[in-house]
Amino acid sequence: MTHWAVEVRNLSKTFGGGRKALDGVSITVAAGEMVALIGASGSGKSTLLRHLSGLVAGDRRAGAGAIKIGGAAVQANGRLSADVRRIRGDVGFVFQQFNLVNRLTVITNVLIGTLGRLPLWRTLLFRFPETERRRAIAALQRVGIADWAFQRAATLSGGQQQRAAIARAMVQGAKLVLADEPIASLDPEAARRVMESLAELNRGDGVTVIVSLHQVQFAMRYCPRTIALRSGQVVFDGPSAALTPQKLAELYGAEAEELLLGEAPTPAKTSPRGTIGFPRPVEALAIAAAG
Ligand SMILES: Nc1ncnc2c1ncn2[C@@H]1O[C@H](COP(=O)(O)OP(=O)(O)OP(=O)(O)O)[C@@H](O)[C@H]1O
Repeated sequence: MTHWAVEVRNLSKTFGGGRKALDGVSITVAAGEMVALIGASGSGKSTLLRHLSGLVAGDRRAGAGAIKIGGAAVQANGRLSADVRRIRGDVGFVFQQFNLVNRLTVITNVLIGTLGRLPLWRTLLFRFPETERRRAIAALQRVGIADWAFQRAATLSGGQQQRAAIARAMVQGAKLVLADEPIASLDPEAARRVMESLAELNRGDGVTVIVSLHQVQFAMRYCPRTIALRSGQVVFDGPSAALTPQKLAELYGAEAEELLLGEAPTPAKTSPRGTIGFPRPVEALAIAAAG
C-alpha cells in the first residue's frame, strides 16, 4: 500500500481581530515519516491539523497557501478541494477527546474504520463480515486492548480510548494519521502506551503519522523529526534529538517551560511524598502503601 506524503505551502490563517493563527507555514512530510508538531498553547498546532484534515480553509486570497496530501489538493488559496471527502476516507484521526461512539462496543468502534469499504446496507445494520471482525481483534491486540473488545467504549480509560482510535486507523488502512494532542491529560504510563501504539502503526504498517504534542520528551522519544511552531510560524524543523532544553529556551524563551512540563520527575525535584511532578503509577502505589 502506498502511504501519503503531506505538502503544505505558505499556509496562512487569520481569525477575527486579525490574529494570525498560521503565518506562512511551509512543511513537507514524506510518506512513512512519524513527525511531532510541538509548540506552546496557542502556537497553531490544532489549527494546522484542522487545515490538513480539510475541516478548515486557509485565508482566501491568491497565494494564501496550499495543501496537498498524497499528491492531491486538499485546499488552495482558501478553497477546499472537491476531493476532500475522498481524501478524508483514507485519513485516520486520533483526537484528544470524542474519538469513539461511547454507547457502542470497542470492536464496533474499530470496525467503523472499515465502513468506506463495505456496502451501505451492511454499514446501516452494523453487520460486519467475519474477516473484518478478525482484523479488528488483531488490531486491538496490537494496541494491547483486545480484552476490552466487547465492552462499551465509555468504560475505557482515556488512554485505552486513544488506543482504540489507533486500532480503528489500522483497520481502516489509513494512509495518513493525524493525531491532535492524543496524550494530553494522560498519566505518563498511559501516554507511553498511546505513543507506542502510534509508533507501531507507523513502523509496522508504514503509515505517515503527524502528532501534535505538548511535551517535548515524547517527541524526542518517539518521533525522529519535530516541527516546532510559535505564533503560527515554523521556528524549527529537524531532528527531535536537537531539541535540548537550551535549544527550546532559544526558540521559546520563557514559554519553553510549558513544553518541558510533565517530564518524569527527577529525585531532586520530588518531595518526600512524591507529590511534585507526575509520579508513575507504580510510584504512586508505593507512595500510597508507605503512607
Ligand atoms: N475558531 C477560532 N476562532 C478564533 N481564533 C481561533 C480559532 N481557533 C484557534 N484560534 C486562535 O488561533 C491560535 C492558535 O490556536 P491553536 O488551537 O491552533 O493552538 P494550539 O497550538 O493547538 O494550542 P493548544 O496547545 O492550547 O491546543 C490561538 O491564538 C487561538 O486562540
